[in-house]
Amino acid sequence: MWFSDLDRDEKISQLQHIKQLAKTQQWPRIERWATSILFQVLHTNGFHLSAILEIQDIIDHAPHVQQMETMYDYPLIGIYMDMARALYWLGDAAGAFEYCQKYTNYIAQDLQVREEGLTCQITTALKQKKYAEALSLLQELATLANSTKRPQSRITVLLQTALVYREQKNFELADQYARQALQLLEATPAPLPGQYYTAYLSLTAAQVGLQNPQLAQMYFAKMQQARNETLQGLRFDMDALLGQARIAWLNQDFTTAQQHYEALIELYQTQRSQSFSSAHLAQIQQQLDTRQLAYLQVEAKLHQTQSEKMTLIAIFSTLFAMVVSIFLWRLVKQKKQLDNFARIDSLTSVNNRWHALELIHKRLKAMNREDDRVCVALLDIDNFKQFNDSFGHQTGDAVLALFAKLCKYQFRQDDVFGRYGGEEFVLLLNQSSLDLAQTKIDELRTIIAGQDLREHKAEGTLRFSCGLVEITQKSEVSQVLAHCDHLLYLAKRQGRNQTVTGYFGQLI
Ligand SMILES: Nc1nc2c(ncn2[C@@H]2O[C@H](COP(=O)(O)OP(=O)(O)OP(=O)(O)O)[C@@H](O)[C@H]2O)c(=O)[nH]1
Repeated sequence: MWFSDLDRDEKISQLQHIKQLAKTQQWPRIERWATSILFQVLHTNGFHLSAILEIQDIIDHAPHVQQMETMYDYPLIGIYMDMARALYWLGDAAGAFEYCQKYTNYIAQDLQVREEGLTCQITTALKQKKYAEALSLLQELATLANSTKRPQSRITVLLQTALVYREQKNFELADQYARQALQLLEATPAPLPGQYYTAYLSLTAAQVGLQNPQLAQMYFAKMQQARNETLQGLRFDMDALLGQARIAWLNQDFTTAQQHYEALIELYQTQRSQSFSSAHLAQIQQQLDTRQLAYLQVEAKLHQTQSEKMTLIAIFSTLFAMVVSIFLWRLVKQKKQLDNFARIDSLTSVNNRWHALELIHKRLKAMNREDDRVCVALLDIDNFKQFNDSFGHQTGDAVLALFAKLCKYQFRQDDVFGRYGGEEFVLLLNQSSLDLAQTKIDELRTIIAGQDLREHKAEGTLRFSCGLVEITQKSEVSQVLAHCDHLLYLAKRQGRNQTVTGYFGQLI
């Protein structure tokens, strides 16, 4: 079973299991890694309080970092932003603001971090209706954007300005600023994730405020188109339902509006009840501090009254005002770095075994067209032990890293290459026949054999053996690899430095 195939609850329980195991074995990095992914799954699915409890477990021994770029862990600064996001969604904007502030000031010299922190502070100040504070923070953000001169920063400023005006119900100005953001976005080759979505969300909300259903509908459609695979989860579903409800209301289609509101209330209640119940009750009782207890009391009260429905509708108007800014941090930074941590082999900087196999598994599962074909190979460095024995383990490491680097450059973006273990590597060549794959591997063989190893404090010629198969139908990765392994064994037995090929599905 593959992690990506698991359903939500199974994912959560597997991750909790890994976390627990890592804790008992005293593997702190793995424990933090599992916690970080666990946070993400819990938070995306609306289990905010559970998410907080998970990170509280590790907050005391979370490492400090001085530079975001060197972050390969789940450090305190990442935890600050995650706490802010979860508290915000629990409705504790004041608590969220505190964590945004800690984030802003954590690495003073990193302007991008400051920018993200300020964005977070503005959003949480607005939620508390502290408009003067939000405006002064906006000023600070604008000054920062002028100094960095990054168009993405300028876009963030425009989007935050639109948000400030929208919250103050000045829809004309909100519309103007969101339009400017959109213009700049269209001229920017690499906008931040979520910026298009936020711009269209702002424009939709502004047009709803200006009572203009046609334009609102048009922007709403674009906002939905801008939702890519990273903008998924309850909060975005709620944005969509609220947008539809508001537009239907403007069109005086009250029945549809009511249906959307009801669906929204259901979703909202699910997420509120999930945020404090679920499988965590026992844990919650042990770990609650007074602040969390206060949440529970508020939640319980909310659930009691029927008149709650009206309250909820009122709450939604602020929910809709939410921007993705808080979300950006993980997307831009932590997602990249933590994913790397989980996916990249630290010695060779190529995909690790699990990630490579997961990618290959997905590709093999997706084989469906008649002419679809891929090749999978196992590559094993020949007589690698000699490098270690003659020049030491460190030199062996350097040779391994060199081998991986040369392979990585040789293959295309949509191919998959990863370290299978030790001095063995796994490869998938996308849309490739056996002949083409053979040619590529021969070219690689020439390049690798031509390397001067003296630069790496070693001597000799780097060679490898390879077992290569072509696949034309949906297949199980384990069976494909067993076939490759057998061919690799033949290549070694026949004298090494060669590729032995086969067609998957034919008798070995
Ligand atoms: N330096 C270093 N060596 C490693 C690493 N992983 C595995 N090895 C070494 O790779 C060597 C593999 O040896 P063998 O399995 O005998 O294979 P080989 O010497 O490559 O011989 P053939 O595969 O038969 O051509 C062992 O000495 C391992 O210690 C690593 O991460 N770093």
